[in-house]
Amino acid sequence: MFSGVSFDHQASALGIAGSNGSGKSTFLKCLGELLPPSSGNIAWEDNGIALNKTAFKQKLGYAAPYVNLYNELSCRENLTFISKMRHQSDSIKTIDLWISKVGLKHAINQPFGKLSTGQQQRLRLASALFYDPDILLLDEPGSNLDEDGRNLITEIVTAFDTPEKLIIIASNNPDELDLCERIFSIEEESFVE
Ligand SMILES: Nc1ncnc2c1ncn2[C@@H]1O[C@H](COP(=O)(O)OP(=O)(O)OP(=O)(O)O)[C@@H](O)[C@H]1O
Repeated sequence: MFSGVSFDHQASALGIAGSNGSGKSTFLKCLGELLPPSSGNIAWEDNGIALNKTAFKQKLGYAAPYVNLYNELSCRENLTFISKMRHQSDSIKTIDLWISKVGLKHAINQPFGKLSTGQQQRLRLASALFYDPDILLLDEPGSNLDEDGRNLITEIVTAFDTPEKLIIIASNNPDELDLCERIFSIEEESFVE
């Protein structure tokens, strides 16, 4: 696994590359504060001001195949539940818009557990994006997606890649890494030129 990784990154899309088992997901989990690093620390700043955990979580969107939604709840109910947990009042209109954006309008009232794996991945993307986060962490965003779904990833990354926002993608898919301005190799523990 990785050790001694140290770098600064500011706005623009960052890719985390590495072969299977190299530690991309583990690294992303550490960045997203889902997992504490066994040593060292990760500091998030906004305009030079340190972000505490609560402020960071408010700004964070995280989508990954291992982030589970509730099987029994419908697409709309899952997003409404997240909105409530975040103490936000995202309108049903915004929630429905994102469900449509990821191509699940027809499945809006279907339980998450009854969706196909690709449809579940689409809902995970919507669940990370509908509340307009400033920081987006995506782990293998194209997993199980068809061509239309992969185009959706390109659209999402392009729209998110602005000076005010930050997107980090862990992937071993060259097409996904090509969307990033900088690529950090977890195996080489350095940026790939
Ligand atoms: N919960 C865990 N407990 C113990 N070891 C783990 C755990 N999760 C992952 N690992 C180990 O950490 C290493 C890195 O796993 P990780 O999932 O971060 O790799 P990855 O680069 O994302 O792989 P992939 O491309 O296959 O998704 C692997 O050797 C894996 O076995």
